[in-house]
Amino acid sequence: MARLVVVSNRVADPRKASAGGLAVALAEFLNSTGGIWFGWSGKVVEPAEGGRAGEAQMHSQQAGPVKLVTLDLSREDHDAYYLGYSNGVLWPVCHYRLDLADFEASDIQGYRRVNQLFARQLAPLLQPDDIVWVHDYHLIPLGSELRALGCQQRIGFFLHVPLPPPPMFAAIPGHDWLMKGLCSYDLVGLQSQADHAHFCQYIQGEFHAQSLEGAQWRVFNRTLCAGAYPIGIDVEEFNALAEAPEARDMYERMKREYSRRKLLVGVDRLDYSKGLPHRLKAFRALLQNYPDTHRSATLIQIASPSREDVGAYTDILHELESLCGSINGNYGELDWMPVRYIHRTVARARLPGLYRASQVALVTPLRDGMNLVAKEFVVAQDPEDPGVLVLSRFAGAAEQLKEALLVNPYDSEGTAEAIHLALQMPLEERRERHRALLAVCKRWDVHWWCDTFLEDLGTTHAQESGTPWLRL
Ligand SMILES: O=P(O)(O)OC[C@H]1O[C@H](O[C@H]2O[C@H](CO)[C@@H](O)[C@H](O)[C@H]2O)[C@H](O)[C@@H](O)[C@@H]1O
Ligand SMILES: O=c1ccn([C@@H]2O[C@H](COP(=O)(O)OP(=O)(O)O)[C@@H](O)[C@H]2O)c(=O)[nH]1
Repeated sequence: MARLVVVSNRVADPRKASAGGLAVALAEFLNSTGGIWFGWSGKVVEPAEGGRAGEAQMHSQQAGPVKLVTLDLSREDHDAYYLGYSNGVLWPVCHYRLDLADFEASDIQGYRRVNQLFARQLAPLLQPDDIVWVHDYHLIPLGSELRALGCQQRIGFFLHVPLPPPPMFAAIPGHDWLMKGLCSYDLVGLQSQADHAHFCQYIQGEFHAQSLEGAQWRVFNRTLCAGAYPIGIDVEEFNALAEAPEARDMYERMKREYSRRKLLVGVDRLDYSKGLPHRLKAFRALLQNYPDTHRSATLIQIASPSREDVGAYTDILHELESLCGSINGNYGELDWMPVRYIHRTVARARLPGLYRASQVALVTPLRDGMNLVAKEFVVAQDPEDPGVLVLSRFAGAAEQLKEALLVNPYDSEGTAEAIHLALQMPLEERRERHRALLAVCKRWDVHWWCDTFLEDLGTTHAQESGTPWLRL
C-alpha cells in the first residue's frame, strides 16, 4: 500500500483526542497506513545571526506510526506567508471580500519563499510510490514547486475555503500563477459544486483547458482531475465526545441554567467571514419584531480568538462588542440578558453538551468553505426532541443540509423571521428535518471524504470514478 504524506499549514499530534474533526480523520487514516504529516511547527523564530528568511529548523517526531515533520518559520517568512499573503490576500478574496484584501506586493514573495522552503525540505523525504495530499490556500504553489524539484508522485490538493467566481479571483495579482499552480496537481478537491464550477470556468476561460471524459481536464500538457468533495465530521468520534463526562456536565448545567428560556447558540472563530455582526443585528430584529421572545430567548455566542495580528480581525472585535453591549443595554432586564458573548475558545469536548441543550443554532456566515459547526450541531441533537439549524445559504454546508432553515445573512429581517420560525417549530417538523440532516452527516462523513479523495487520487484512470459529487 502506498504511503500517505499529508501536508498542511497546521499539524496536530494524532495521539491527542481533541485535535478536531479534520485532524482526527487524517490521524486515523495515517495511523492505519503509516505516513508523514508535514507542516509548520506553529513556532516563529528570529533567524540565527547571519541567517535569513527562507531558512528553517526542521523537527521530526514519531507519533505512533505517523512521523510528524514540522518547520519553524522566521518572523519575516511568517508575516509575509501566513499573515500577509495567506490571511491578508487569499482569505478575504476567497471569501468574496475584495474590500478587505491588502495586496502588499512583497508578501507574495514571502508566500512563494515558504512554499519553496516546504518543497525543498519535503522532497528528500518522499519515496517514489508515496501519495501526497496538500491542504488549503497556504500551500497552493507547493505542487508546482515539488514538480520543479523532479517529484513525480501523485499529488492531490484540497481547498478548504470557497473558490470565488473567476472575475473575482482575477483581482489577485498573480491569480494566473496560483491557478497554474493548481493545475500541477493530479487531483484538485473543492468543498462544493459551486466552487468546483468556478474552478472549471477559470481554467477553461483563462487557460483554454480542454474538458475530457469524467472529471478530467487537459491543460498545460498534462491531465488533471477536479471534483467537489464536501468535508464531513467524524460522527462516531463526536458521539463518543457527547457521551463523555465533560459534555454531559455541560449539558446538565445548561439545561438547569436555562430551564425557563430557549437557548440559541453560535460557535465561531472571530472571523469577518462568519457574519457575526449581521447575526447580532438579526437577533436584535428578532427582539424588536417578536416581543414574545423577550425574557424567553437567550443567545450564547462563542467567538474564538483568531488571527489577531491581521487588521481586519480587530475591527470586527470592536463592532461585535459594541453590538452585544447595545442589545443587552436596550433589551436586557434585571433577570434576563439576551446575549451572552464569550470571547474565548471553548474546549471541543464541551461543545456537544452546549449544542444539545440549545433549541436553535445560528450558523450564518457571509461565506464559508463548509462550516463543520453546522454538522456538529445536527449530530449532537436528541433525535426525539431536536433543535433547529438556521443556516446561511452562503456556507458550503448549505448545498448538503437542505432541511435546515436556509437564510440570507445580509437580510436581518428575513433571518429574524427564520429564527422565530425555528423557535416555534412543532416537534414533528423538527424531527423530520433532523432525520434528513443527520442522514446526510452520517453518509458523507469525514471518512467518506478522506477515502473518496484518496481513492480518486490513487486511481490512474480518473474517468472510472467520475465527478465524485455526481456519484452520491
Ligand atoms: O489555522 P488558522 O489560521 O487558525 O484557521 C483555522 C482553520 O480555518 C479554516 O477552516 C476551513 O476548513 C474547514 C474544514 O474544511 C471548513 O469547514 C471551514 O469552512 C474553512 O473555513 C482554514 O481553511 C484552515 O486551513 C485553518 O486551519
Ligand atoms: O471555541 C471553539 C470554536 C470552534 N471550535 C471548533 O472549531 C471547528 C471550526 O470549524 P468550522 O469548519 O466550523 O470553521 P473554521 O473555523 O474552520 O473556519 C469546529 O470543529 C468547532 O467545534 C472549538 O472547538 N472551540
